[in-house]
Amino acid sequence: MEKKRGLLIGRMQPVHNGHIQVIKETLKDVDEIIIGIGSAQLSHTLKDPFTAGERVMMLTQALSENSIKHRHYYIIPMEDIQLNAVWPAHVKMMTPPFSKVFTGNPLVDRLFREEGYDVTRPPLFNREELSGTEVRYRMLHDENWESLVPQATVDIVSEVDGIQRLKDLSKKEVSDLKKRE
Ligand SMILES: Nc1ncnc2c1ncn2[C@@H]1O[C@H](COP(=O)(O)OP(=O)(O)OP(=O)(O)O)[C@@H](O)[C@H]1O
Ligand SMILES: NC(=O)c1ccc[n+]([C@@H]2O[C@H](COP(=O)(O)O)[C@@H](O)[C@H]2O)c1
Repeated sequence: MEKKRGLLIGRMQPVHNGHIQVIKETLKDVDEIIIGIGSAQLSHTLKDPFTAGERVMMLTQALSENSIKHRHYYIIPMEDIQLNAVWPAHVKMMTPPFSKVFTGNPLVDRLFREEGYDVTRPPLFNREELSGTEVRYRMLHDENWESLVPQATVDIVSEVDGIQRLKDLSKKEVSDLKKRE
């Protein structure tokens, strides 16, 4: 029987518990989920601190921690392109065939819907706390971020000295702003 595949794409800066929950939910609907690591070319900024490789590690280990089997997912880093209108074709070229798209991002929703895909907006879990923005804020301000992410993210952030990276980036961005004053 033909497999039903879905796409979920996100920057995952970093991987948090909301991502794991939504992956588990989508796997109730499809046989295989293609997880696109978005803006793969970006790293070392306050909004996008981690490299695509680091995000792949976080996700692979987090899925294993959650006993999600390899046969149920693909993890594919995706670089951004300048042309929104052809972006779905670019994504299609880089992934196994899929029929459904899961996204909370209105632009992603719009672009795939215009190409005729079945697009679903999965529910957001505990969005007050489970967002990359909140996790990065807490990392910078020495607040409890560890409870919002899988153990894999904690381990990899420690391995790559991620908290210090964010703090150094924050000093750099403040000093860049001061230069403009
Ligand atoms: N709390 C959540 N519950 C369910 N799904 C989520 C949650 N957070 C993110 N997602 C899903 O993951 C996709 C991509 O997430 P993304 O990496 O942009 O996370 P984010 O937390 O919104 O990041 P940021 O705050 O850095 O913009 C979203 O489109 C959404 O479908
Ligand atoms: N033209 C493009 O390259 C294009 C268009 C829409 C979304 N995207 C990417 O899709 C991802 C969507 O994820 P977020 O919901 O985390 O923003 C982002 O990495 C975003 O840059 C890229």
